[in-house]
Amino acid sequence: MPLLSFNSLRTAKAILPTELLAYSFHTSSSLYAKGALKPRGTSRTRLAKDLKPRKPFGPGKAASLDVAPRKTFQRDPVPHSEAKDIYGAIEKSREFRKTRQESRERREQGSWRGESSRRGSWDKPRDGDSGPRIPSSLRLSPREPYKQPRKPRKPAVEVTDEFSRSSLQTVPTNPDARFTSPPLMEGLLRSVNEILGEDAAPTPIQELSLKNLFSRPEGEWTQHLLASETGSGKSLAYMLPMLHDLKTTELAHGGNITEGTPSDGKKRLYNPRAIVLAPTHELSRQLSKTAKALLHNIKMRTICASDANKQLRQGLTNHKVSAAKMSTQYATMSNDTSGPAQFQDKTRSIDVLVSTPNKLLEMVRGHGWNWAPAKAAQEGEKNTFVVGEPEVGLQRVEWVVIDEADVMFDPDFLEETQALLADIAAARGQPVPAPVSDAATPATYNYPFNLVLTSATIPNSLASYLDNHHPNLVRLASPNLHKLPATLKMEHAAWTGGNRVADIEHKIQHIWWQDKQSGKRRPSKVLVFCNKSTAVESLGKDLEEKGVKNIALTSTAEVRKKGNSHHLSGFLLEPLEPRPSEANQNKVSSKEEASETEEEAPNVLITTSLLSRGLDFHPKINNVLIIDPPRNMIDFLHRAGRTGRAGKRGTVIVFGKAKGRGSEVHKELKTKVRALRH
Ligand SMILES: Nc1ncnc2c1ncn2[C@@H]1O[C@H](COP(=O)(O)OP(=O)(O)OP(=O)(O)O)[C@@H](O)[C@H]1O
Repeated sequence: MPLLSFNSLRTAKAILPTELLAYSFHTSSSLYAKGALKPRGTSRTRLAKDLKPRKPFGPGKAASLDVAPRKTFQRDPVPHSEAKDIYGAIEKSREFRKTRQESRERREQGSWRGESSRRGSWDKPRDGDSGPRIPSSLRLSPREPYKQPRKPRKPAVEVTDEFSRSSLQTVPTNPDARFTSPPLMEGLLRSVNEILGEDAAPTPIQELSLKNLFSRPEGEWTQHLLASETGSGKSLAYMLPMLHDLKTTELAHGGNITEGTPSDGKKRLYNPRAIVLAPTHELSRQLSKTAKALLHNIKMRTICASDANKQLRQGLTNHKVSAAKMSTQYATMSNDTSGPAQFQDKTRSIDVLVSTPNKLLEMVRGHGWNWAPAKAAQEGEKNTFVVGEPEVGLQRVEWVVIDEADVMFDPDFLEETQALLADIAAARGQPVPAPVSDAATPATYNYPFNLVLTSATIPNSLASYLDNHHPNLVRLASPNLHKLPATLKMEHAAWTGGNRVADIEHKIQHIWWQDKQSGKRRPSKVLVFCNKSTAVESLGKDLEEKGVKNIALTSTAEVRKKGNSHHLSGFLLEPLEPRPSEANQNKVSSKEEASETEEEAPNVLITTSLLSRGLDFHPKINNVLIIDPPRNMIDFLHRAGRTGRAGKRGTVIVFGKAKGRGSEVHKELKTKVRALRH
């Protein structure tokens, strides 16, 4: 036990011999260390003990500890004066509350202030009001309720600067609308039911066309634009009124409309009554097949004049094809439904001609028409180049459809499209002014035939072209124009940073693994879009090496030169192929399964935007992979629109960098894609 507590050390020092004091101190310290004693005293004194160097211990050496004199605790003086002020303030506030209460009571009793304030007449108290007047300088305007300051809104993503919706007419959709006869003629209705099924209902753009294009004023030519999202049935929207009108006119002429003679007096091989122009051979063939499927009940004829994708315009080769040879060529790919086509038989006429503008111009003006001047300049006086005989007469043309109008009026195609339209107008005896690019007032075109333009996207350039040159054009648009189809699912896939081919292969394998998990008996078809032909070719090769069979299709691919679309079979939907229902859209018929297994048909198609326009891909293409960032949102809409067509489901997977340099492009794309959703 310590003899003295540390607190009383100063007192003890005064009365005890030094040795005893030192001993007692030492004893108590060691006992503390052993934990036998609990430390006593304040923390301050304990701290002093720990910090002070211990004095050498031994007889004769007294511990002299300097302990700082303890300060007596002094409470801070109470700020009475301030406290008074505070109390005063409280008092004041009580008084204030009291006054306020009184004034409220007065107001409730209808005294001066309440009455007048309720009437909003603070300045002019009523007669008899006895309350004090408040000088106007002190009056406060009635307090505005507090509003949380609004966060400045993020500006909407400017995808709209690429598109135009100016003066487009839409129609509210009618769920009860059906294809009926009338307005459709019996035969056409039967064909529609064969293609789409008995219960098919018109899509919004078809509703618009049924309403507007069937009721054409007698003897007047009309101009229409049909604009609606991808896969919304624009082909039927223009074909039905066009074919109906052609057949009605034919019947009105006793079933025989003369071929007519062109102004130069020379007969032509083909004298179509309707022309459908499309930007690619593949689309031309598909549209021609659709027309064929619609026409076979009403016995009219159609032909696709889009022959092999020959490299005709690559050089000034002396490439001469006789008319007879060309006829044979066309015969092989004719869609004439009333028996095998015999185009050598010049008495037979056609009703609908589907073509690319280049090919048609060649047939209208003669093969090699565009080479002739250059060839003449090259050969001088010895010029032996002979332009081919024109084969298509335009004097009977009553309808012209320009599919994918935004492409056909863009600088790549504009010249040829305009030249064709002008040729048709001239052949029908009403020439239109030649286009002048820098004319002060743009020429307006009123053609002597019905003109229909269709597109899933209306870029501003097309809108202003139409404003300038086609002021009378009626613009019909579906409510979801410039939106992604609602059935389309968007996914963003990040490059892992290493081998991109491995990432793509992994994604494709994952899709097929999911197919297996969901019970599909065959892997689904996948469509891959790249920006450049070189990328298509190298990806095709790399995937092939990894065991993924594919078709890599570029504009110059050999298979395209065959003049048919067999290389796309299995990927494109044939017009009369039974449409799979939503429930079984991924199932395959046993026949299809057997045949495709035998062939081991590739399930991946790699291409550029070449195949992004208009082609009706099979609903079993559930996945579209967009490998390179699309050049603009118009391009994106068309690529994405190859799946999720006609209300079927589809997924678009966009690859991009998730972080680091270059990731902004993908982020921007993501934001823009979000703006295209419903
Ligand atoms: N009313 C309808 N009901 C169900 N399916 C339809 C209907 N009309 C058309 N279809 C089908 O929808 C698919 C897409 O049609 P189409 O190719 O005409 O679309 P589109 O609007 O021209 O597309 P894109 O803009 O891509 O060219 C076709 O398979 C067609 O048979």
